[in-house]
Amino acid sequence: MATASKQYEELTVESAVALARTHYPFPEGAALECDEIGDGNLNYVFRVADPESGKSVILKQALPYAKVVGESWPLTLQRAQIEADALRKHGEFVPNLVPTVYATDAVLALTVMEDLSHLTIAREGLIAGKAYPQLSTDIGEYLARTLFQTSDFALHPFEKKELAAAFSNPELCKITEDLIFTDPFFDNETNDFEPELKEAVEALWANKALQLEAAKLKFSFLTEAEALLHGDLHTGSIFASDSETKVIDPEFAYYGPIGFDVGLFLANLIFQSLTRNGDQRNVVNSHIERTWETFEARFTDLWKNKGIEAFQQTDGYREFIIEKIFRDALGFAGCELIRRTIGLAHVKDLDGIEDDSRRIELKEQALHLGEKLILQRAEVKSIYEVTALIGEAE
Ligand SMILES: Nc1ncnc2c1ncn2[C@@H]1O[C@H](COP(=O)(O)OP(=O)(O)O)[C@@H](O)[C@H]1O
Ligand SMILES: CSC[C@H]1O[C@H](OP(=O)(O)O)[C@H](O)[C@@H]1O
Repeated sequence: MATASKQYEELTVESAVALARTHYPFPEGAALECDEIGDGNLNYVFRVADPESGKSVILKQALPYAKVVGESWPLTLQRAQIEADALRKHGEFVPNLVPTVYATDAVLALTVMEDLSHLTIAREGLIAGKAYPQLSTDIGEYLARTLFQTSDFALHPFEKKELAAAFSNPELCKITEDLIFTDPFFDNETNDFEPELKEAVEALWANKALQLEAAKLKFSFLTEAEALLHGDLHTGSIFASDSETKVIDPEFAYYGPIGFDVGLFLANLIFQSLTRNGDQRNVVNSHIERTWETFEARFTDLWKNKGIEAFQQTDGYREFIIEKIFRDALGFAGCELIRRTIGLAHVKDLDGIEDDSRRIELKEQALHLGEKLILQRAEVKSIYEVTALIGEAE
């Protein structure tokens, strides 16, 4: 007699509670409460809590399509496993900066993980004016440790290539290849922008030099398997408080160019910086500068103390690599600034500005800054020149 095999089904509040009891040690008979709290573009997120004991857990489930678009955009369920595996792999190097994964279920495309609801999503907090004093030091550490430790500078080439194969993530990479590196540079139907931006956008589409540099950056993303990236490191993928930082949502993880994670984070800080003035802007600009300073210092330290590369001591090699990462990061930051302004997926930092003329003005600044970072990435010599460029964007 054939036994019925388990099949994928979308979770409901009821089935989430039942699964939470199986995968998490709630007190027996606890009266569990459950809400779907997902606000991202792709997945369901259920929070299951026992008010009496104060215990709680998160169940994240991938849908067989992109939630933001609907069933017309099918998407692999495999991304749930990639995300859980990336959280665990990165957790080996920065256990304090990622949530603990308690369990996974490949058939249900489910990850059961630590509830971080005592923290706030950094994008929301920054928009509300929070300073998050630890944010850039923690993310600089996260970037250096996760990226160095999964690269050829730290791993035996067999282990690195095994990991690169395990984290092959073609469908999610294709989204990035389209939405970050292609569609915003052409008159594509996925783009989404206010009519007031038409002139600026048409100028961008007509800029041949920009297209060539975007093509080069896309080629880097397609071909340079340098380290296990988070793959979508924006401020909406970071939980924070004054003393704690946790990076979530690495479902776009794959082996790619190190500068991509660095650049995406910097770009999302740049959006926030553009919305602020005076001392408030300086708070964010200090985060931009400290992210790079911390990344560079920790990467250097790891290079010297954990590096296995035969050319590790060769004069100028470390400087060459760090300079490449910096240059790539600026280019990728430029692409993120452009795509989050006129592409399919926007950021609340700008879209949330109700005053139309102010919003359009800041979006134009974001576009110009994005173009500058892409075109001038070889000439910009330090992170302080980047923060200076933000001031010049006005
Ligand atoms: N570990 C967690 N603890 C608490 N809330 C979470 C956790 N993971 C996700 N969330 C909530 O769910 C939202 C969407 O999660 P996210 O992983 O970004 O989903 P998506 O992949 O759809 O973008 C987050 O903005 C956050 O509010
Ligand atoms: C159709 S996916 C669009 C966009 O959404 C992802 O972000 P998130 O899951 O964090 O909301 C990613 O940035 C994709 O480019």
